[in-house]
Amino acid sequence: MARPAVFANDLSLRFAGVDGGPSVDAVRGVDVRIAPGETLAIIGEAGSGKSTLARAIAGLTDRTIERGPKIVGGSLDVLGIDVRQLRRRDDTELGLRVGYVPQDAGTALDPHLTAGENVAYPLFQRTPKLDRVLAGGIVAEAIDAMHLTLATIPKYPHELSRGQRQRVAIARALVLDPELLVTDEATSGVDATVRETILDHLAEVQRSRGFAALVVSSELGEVRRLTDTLAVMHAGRFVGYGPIDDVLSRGTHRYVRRLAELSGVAAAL
Ligand SMILES: Nc1ncnc2c1ncn2[C@@H]1O[C@H](COP(=O)(O)OP(=O)(O)OP(=O)(O)O)[C@@H](O)[C@H]1O
Repeated sequence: MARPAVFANDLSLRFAGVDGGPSVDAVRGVDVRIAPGETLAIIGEAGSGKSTLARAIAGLTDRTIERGPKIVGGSLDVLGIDVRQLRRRDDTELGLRVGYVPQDAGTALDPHLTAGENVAYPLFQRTPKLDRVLAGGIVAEAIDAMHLTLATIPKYPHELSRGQRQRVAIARALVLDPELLVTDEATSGVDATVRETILDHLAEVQRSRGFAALVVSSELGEVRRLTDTLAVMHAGRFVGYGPIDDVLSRGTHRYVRRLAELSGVAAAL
């Protein structure tokens, strides 16, 4: 069996307290397994630990970023790399192999760079002397894969709509052909029709390139467009994991039951 793209075993993540305040146990003993080419969606209410888990899986921990979450229990292996052992040097390697679309990614684009320059940024980070014409071709392809017109390329982020900015951010995360894509509410704040288009483009690119993906979402309808494997998070723990309809019909936790009710799935019990 192929080695999983993501393998977490009994993983716990903690934020250190600020100014002597209490620490926060954001993720408590979760198990995750994502095979190459597979997509896992995580759903859960605000503050349940989804973003913290996504960041750690993208290799962003206290060892690699300021105020990152610390692995305080269990193990986390991403693309064969032990995330507990990351040093900045290794993080660069993981950073080049994992595409990460953080929450509000559109607003995280560099405002002083055009959309095209934002997308090209990781290319030049990997290969500083990359031929500019070659880079331009790769950027145009990445922009096109998200169904943005090429007229988007010379525009600055403030000249684009929120949905266009999100798509530029996704194009940037995909430009290095990652083996794993991690997205955190990639379509939040984007209106419903644009959101569906973005998700469909993402699903299409994922199918054609076959990378593994972890998708954080707060909407079941959105999740179903991308995958049929779901983890439900509540207060830092998983309270459901598996095929969406099994999770919803068999789950006993009240948050899972509520999700099932909202989505019209009846309990199998
Ligand atoms: N940098 C940080 N420092 C300290 N605590 C944090 C930090 N980031 C998140 N937390 C805390 O960790 C817990 C989990 O937060 P997290 O952002 O992972 O949840 P979430 O499920 O992604 O929520 P949302 O859907 O609102 O983004 C919360 O209690 C939150 O307050």
